[in-house]
Amino acid sequence: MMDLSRLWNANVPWLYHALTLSSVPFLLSGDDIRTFSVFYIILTISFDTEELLKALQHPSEPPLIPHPYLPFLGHVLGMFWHGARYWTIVNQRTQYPIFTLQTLNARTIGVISPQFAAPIQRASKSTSFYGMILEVTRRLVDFDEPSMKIIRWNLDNELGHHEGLMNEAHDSVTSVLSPGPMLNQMSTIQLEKFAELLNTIVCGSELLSMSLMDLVKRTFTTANAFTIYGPRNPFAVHPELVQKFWDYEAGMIAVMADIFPSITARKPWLARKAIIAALQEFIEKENYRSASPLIQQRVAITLKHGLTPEMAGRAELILLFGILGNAVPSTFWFLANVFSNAHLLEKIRKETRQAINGIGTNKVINVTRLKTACPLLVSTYRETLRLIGNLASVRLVTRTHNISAPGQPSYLLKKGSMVQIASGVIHTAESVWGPDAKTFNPTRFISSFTSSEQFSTEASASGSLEKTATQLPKSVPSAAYRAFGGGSVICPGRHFAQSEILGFVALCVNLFDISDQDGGTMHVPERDDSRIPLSVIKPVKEPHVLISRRKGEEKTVWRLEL
Ligand code: HEM
Repeated sequence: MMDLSRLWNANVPWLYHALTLSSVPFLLSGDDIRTFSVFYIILTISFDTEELLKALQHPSEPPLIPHPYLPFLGHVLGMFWHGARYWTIVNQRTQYPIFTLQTLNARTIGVISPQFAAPIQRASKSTSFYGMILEVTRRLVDFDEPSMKIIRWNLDNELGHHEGLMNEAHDSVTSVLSPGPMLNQMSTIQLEKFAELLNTIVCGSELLSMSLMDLVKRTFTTANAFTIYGPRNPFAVHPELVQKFWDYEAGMIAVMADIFPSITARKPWLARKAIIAALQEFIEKENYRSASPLIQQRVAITLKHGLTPEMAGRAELILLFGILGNAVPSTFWFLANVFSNAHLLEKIRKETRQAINGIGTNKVINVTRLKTACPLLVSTYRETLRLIGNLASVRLVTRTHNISAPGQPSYLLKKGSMVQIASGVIHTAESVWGPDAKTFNPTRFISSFTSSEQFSTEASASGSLEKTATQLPKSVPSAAYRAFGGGSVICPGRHFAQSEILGFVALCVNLFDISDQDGGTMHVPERDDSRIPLSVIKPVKEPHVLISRRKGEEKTVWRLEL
C-alpha cells in the first residue's frame, strides 16, 4: 500500500493549488472554469511531476532521474534518439551506480556499476530474462497467438517445475554448447568449412575488392548454416537467402515497429518472408534430421510442445540471430583492429606461427593451441569485444526484493520494474578499467602472473612465467566484462564463438593481406553507437577493402583444426 503521507510531504505547493482552484468559481464562470481548470491541472502536473513521482517511490528504490524536457516522455525520447549512448549521457549527468528512469507506464532501473550488476544477475529467482524479451521475440518472427501461449507457459517456473518450451529449449542449447564432445564436433566441422571457403575466395595472385563485413557475413552464414543446420540447411537449398538474412537484419527494427511493414520496411519484410518460408520447408521436409544435435533437439522440443511446422521454423530464425547476429560484427571489428595496425598484425602473425603445423603448401592451424599459446591474439579478441559490447543485459523483476553491494546502501527492486545493466557504460568506465578505459589496448588481457580457468600459465624453459591471456585484468570484477551477458542466461554460444572467431581471424591473418581501397593500411571505421542496439556495435559505414593472398601463400592450402 502506498503511504499517502509521502504524497502530502512531497515538495508540491498543495495549499497554493487548493486556494487557486477553489477561487476559480468566484472569478470565472461557465466554460471558462472548465478550460482554466484543465489547463491548470496539465500545467501543474508538468511542473510537479518529478516531485510527485519521487514521492510515490519507496525511499529505498534507486534514485529517480528527472525527465529531460517532457514529463513521462523525456527518457523514452532520449533512448530512441541517442540509442545505447543514452545510458552514458544519464551517467555523465548523475554518476549514480544504479538509478530509476520513469517511462510512460513503467520503471526502468539503469545499472552502471558492476557492483550492482553482480547481485542482479545472481537473483535469477526474482528476475526474468524471457519476461523482458518475449515481446521482441514475437515481433522478430511474427509468432501467432497460439504459439505465444505455448511459449509463455511456465516461462519462469511459476508452476513450481521446470517443464515448458522455453526452459527445455534453454537447457538443451546450454548443454549442447557447453565444453564437451558435442561442442568439439561442431567446432571441428565449422573450422573445416571456414578453411574450405577462405582457401577458394582469393586464389593465386588475384586481388579481390569487397566489403570486409560482406566477407565475414557470407563466410559465417554459409559455414554456420552447414555446421549447425546440416548439409540440407535453408541457405544451402536457397543460396540467395544469405543476402536476404542480412537484409532483414539491417531493417528488423523497422519491421518490428509493425507500422504497415509491407510498405514502410518492404525490403527487410520481404526478406523475412522468404527466410521464414525456407525454414518452414526445412521442418516440413524433415531436413533437420541431418542437422547438428543442437537443432535436432531443439526442433523436437518445439514440435513436442505443439508449435506448428511453420512456427517451429520461425523459432529457428531467432536462434540464427543468436548464432550470427553478434559473431559476424565481432569478427569484423577484430579483423579491422588487427589489419589497421601494422605492428599488431606483425606480432600476431609471428605469435600464431606456434599454432601452425605442416610443410610446403599444406598448412594447418590448431585452434586449441591458439587459445593457449597466443595470448596477444586472445587478448585482442577480448579487448575488441569489450569496446563493441554495449548490449544491455535486460531483466524483468518478478518478485520485489532488495539488492546490496559492499559499501553501498541496499536498494529495493519492485516487481514489474525492468532492469537494464548498461554494458557499454561499464565497459568504458575508468573507475573499473583504468585511465585508458576508452581506448583500444590489445594487451589489456595479457598477464605474466595470473593463471585462469581457460588459459593455463606454464613456466617457460628459462624459469620465468610465460605470458598468458587472462579472463580479466587484475582488480576488474567479473561482472564488469559483459560481452556475453551474465548470470543464468549468459550466452551459451561463447565457447563456440571463441573457437570460430579465433580460428577465422588467425587464418585471415596468415593467408591474406587486407588493405584500404587505395592499397594503403585500412582504417578502423567509425562506430555507430546511436542505434538502439540488438547486437554489438556496428560501423557507421561498412568499408570496402582489397584482399589478396600474402606473398608466398599463393598456392598454400590451409586447414583449421580444433
Ligand atoms: C561474439 C559472439 C557473441 C556475443 C558477443 C554474444 C552475446 C550474447 C549476449 C550479450 C547474450 C544475452 C545474455 C544476457 O542478457 O545475459 C547472448 C545470448 C545468447 N546467445 Fe550469444 N553471443 C555471441 C555468439 C553466440 C553464438 C555463436 C551462439 C550460438 C552458437 C549464441 C547463442 C546465444 C543464445 C542461444 C542466447 C540466449 C540465451 C538464453 O536464452 O538463455 N551466441 N549472447
